[in-house]
Amino acid sequence: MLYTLTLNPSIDYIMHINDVKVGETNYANDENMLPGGKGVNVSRVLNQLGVANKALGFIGGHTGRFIEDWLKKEGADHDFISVNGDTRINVKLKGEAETEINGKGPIITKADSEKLLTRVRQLRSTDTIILSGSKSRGLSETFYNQIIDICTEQNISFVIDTNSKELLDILKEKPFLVKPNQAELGQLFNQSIQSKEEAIYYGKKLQEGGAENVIVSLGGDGAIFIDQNQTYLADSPKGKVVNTVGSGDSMIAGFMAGIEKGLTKREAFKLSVQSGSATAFSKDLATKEAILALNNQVIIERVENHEND
Ligand SMILES: Nc1ncnc2c1ncn2[C@@H]1O[C@H](COP(=O)(O)OP(=O)(O)OP(=O)(O)O)[C@@H](O)[C@H]1O
Ligand SMILES: O=P(O)(O)OC[C@@]1(O)O[C@H](CO)[C@@H](O)[C@@H]1O
Repeated sequence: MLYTLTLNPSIDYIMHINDVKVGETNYANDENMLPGGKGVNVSRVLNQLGVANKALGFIGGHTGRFIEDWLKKEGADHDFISVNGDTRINVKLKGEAETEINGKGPIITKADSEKLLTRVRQLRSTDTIILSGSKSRGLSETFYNQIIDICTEQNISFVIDTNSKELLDILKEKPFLVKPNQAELGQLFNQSIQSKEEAIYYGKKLQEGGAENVIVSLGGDGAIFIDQNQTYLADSPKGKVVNTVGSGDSMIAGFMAGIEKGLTKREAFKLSVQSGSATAFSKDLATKEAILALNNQVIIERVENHEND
């Protein structure tokens, strides 16, 4: 069974606006409110793809109820820990450029963080947990490490999507998948990555450091997949970009859905790119239909075979 963990979920308040003028009253052309937070997004896309999963994390107040109600309506399973304080609202301004203002979210007490660790201890060695997004206030800096220690002790497979440097340290615990985007990969190695060759070079370092599978997402330029044996490259399908929020999370969902369904890694990577782009072309996260509609538009090219390295 797959689990997602979102320590700091959100309502994503998406406002479409031509031009934001700082210091003035601006009016949106269109707006919508969606449940958000990286793990919540992964869960919703897994659900679209028909893969059983449960969303874990901390949720609070009327904003938290909005997320729970939405997931319930969609039939997405969840088991959040209720906390005092309101789940945050993240404002996403979609204009010429995309500007995001993410809230802080509630402060998590020691008692609630213990409840979550207890919940993770109940997972089994056949389970995989997808750890995504920033940590809430009140949690220790090493909270992900504490969860990963439980995973290691209990032989639970984990995926981690965090942009902090702690990722380099976590590699030795052998995450099943890591998915930095181009900028995040550069930040990990204090480099500015300018080409696919450079992205492959640094992506391989994550694989060599311990990650079983590495996807480097390159926005509109596609993505790279690296494991011990192969390096694959995919171009992004072409389409009208509506809202890229959650496209990286959709990629994780697509890859993990493919693995759960017994696809090859090459096919799972293809589904990952389809899922990311289908979300970029949608107002909300991608639906199954939108993902499958891109089936003929993603070509996977094998750029390296390192079986004999
Ligand atoms: N302009 C685009 N055109 C087509 N596909 C896109 C575009 N932007 C993003 N995508 C799709 O989404 C995937 C993830 O994009 P990106 O590299 O921006 O990830 P990310 O930064 O983790 O995303 P986010 O943080 O917005 O969820 C890409 O690999 C691609 O499949
Ligand atoms: O503040 P974090 O946890 O890093 O990111 C939160 C967030 O920006 O990530 C998702 C998109 O990936 C959004 O749904 C959400 O608002």
